Amino acid sequence: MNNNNQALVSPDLVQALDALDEWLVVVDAQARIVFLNQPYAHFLGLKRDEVYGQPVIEVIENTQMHRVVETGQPELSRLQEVRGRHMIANRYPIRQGGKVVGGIGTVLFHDTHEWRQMNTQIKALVSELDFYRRALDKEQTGARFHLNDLIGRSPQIQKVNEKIKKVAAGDASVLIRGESGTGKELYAHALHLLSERSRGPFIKINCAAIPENLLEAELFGYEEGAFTGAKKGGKQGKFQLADGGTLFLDEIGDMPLSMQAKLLRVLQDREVEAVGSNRLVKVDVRLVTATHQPLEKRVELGEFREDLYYRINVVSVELPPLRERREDIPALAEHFLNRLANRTGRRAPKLTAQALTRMLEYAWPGNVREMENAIESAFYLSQGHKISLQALPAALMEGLEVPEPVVYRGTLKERLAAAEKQILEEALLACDGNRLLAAKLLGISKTSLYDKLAKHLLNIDL
Ligand SMILES: Nc1ncnc2c1ncn2[C@@H]1O[C@H](COP(=O)(O)OP(=O)(O)OP(=O)(O)O)[C@@H](O)[C@H]1O
Repeated sequence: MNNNNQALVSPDLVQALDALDEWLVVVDAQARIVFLNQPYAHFLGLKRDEVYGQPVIEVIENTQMHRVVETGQPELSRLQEVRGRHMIANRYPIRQGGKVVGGIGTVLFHDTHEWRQMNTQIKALVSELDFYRRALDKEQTGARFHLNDLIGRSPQIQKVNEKIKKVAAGDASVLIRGESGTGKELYAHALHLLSERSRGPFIKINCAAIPENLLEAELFGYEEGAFTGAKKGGKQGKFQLADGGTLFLDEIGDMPLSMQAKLLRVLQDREVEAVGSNRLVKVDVRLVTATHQPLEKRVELGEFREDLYYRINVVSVELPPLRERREDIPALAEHFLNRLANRTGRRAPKLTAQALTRMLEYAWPGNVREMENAIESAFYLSQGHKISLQALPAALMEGLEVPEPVVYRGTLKERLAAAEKQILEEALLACDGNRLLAAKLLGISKTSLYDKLAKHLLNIDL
């Protein structure tokens, strides 16, 4: 398609398209803007002449026009957020002789008042959806991550994967160890999904997040009236919920000693007694635990029961910190960027070589979780297709001198003149101010040298 909007849209047609209530954008085969109607330019706060020829992705937030041109597939009634407003967009490819030569996108809205009302409703719906999504994530009881979903092919991770595959079958208790953020919970999911219990429930509880006085009721459940504030009808404990499946006790190293004794009894007898009840109920649960604590040390200090330590640690899987498997960093970064791109509808940006180098050098004390957060903040701070070193969080910059972004000062003519002046000065210095010699050195005539000296107001007499 012709890149010149004058040829594409005649003045009469421009007038007609500017009169529309709908907002309209047309792009060429390279997804560069060739036409924007006036109402859309006004909403975007742009002078349309200034954006013609620019990639649409750099001009319109969350646009998908580039995808339509790439895939040749129309996108209808898509929600698009621009400048804080939710709008409905239709996007179509433009074909010539079967070939996609561009795309046309429209944004639909009604009168401003109606639109505002609709926008408020959509905003409320989106935030409600977000609320339930988060609540569901928190309450999520099933296992969601398979071994194949876990990123990392370093030799250290391959070893972990092999071990997980080996121990998954059978009922041995598995203790997953590793620094915070190394992926212990993800591996617990994967272990469950590989086990014979994969069709059963996967129940998780974080022992560090629950106050000591509530932990027992959470683990073993309670009867109605067991304590003030107890729910009518009582509540099942995580052990009962995990019956036939896997119970994942996260941060087991933080479990108080009194609870450790109760847990040990349940593991030995394979039956639980709800708080306020005197009935023992049989449970068939496979136990997977995780901790970042040095458990042996805690046993020595008398803070963790030795008998419980042996019972949970039948098989131990050690997850290496990220700094010991740096070769996984590029793949993890790409994975997180693609996921963010999918969620937001933006094209996934790439890390610049400098940013990636820094990520490869950094120690990542918070491991994969810290990296995930770093990528997320850099994603939202960057607008184009690249994530630069400067967009990375401050922690990664400590002890690093960040180079100033290159700024071009002056026009080509001015910069050439400055370079010429410097060359003349150097030549004169090298020849002790002898102009004849300097002209020879520079391969120009004496007259030409004099002209140039006059031009640069140089009068060096050494
Ligand atoms: N191999 C991996 N592939 C993809 N994402 C990963 C991987 N490992 C960890 N993550 C991500 O890193 C974050 C931390 O993982 P997870 O919660 O499993 O770590 P953890 O070791 O259990 O942390 P903590 O000890 O703090 O509970 C999660 O958001 C997870 O999605």
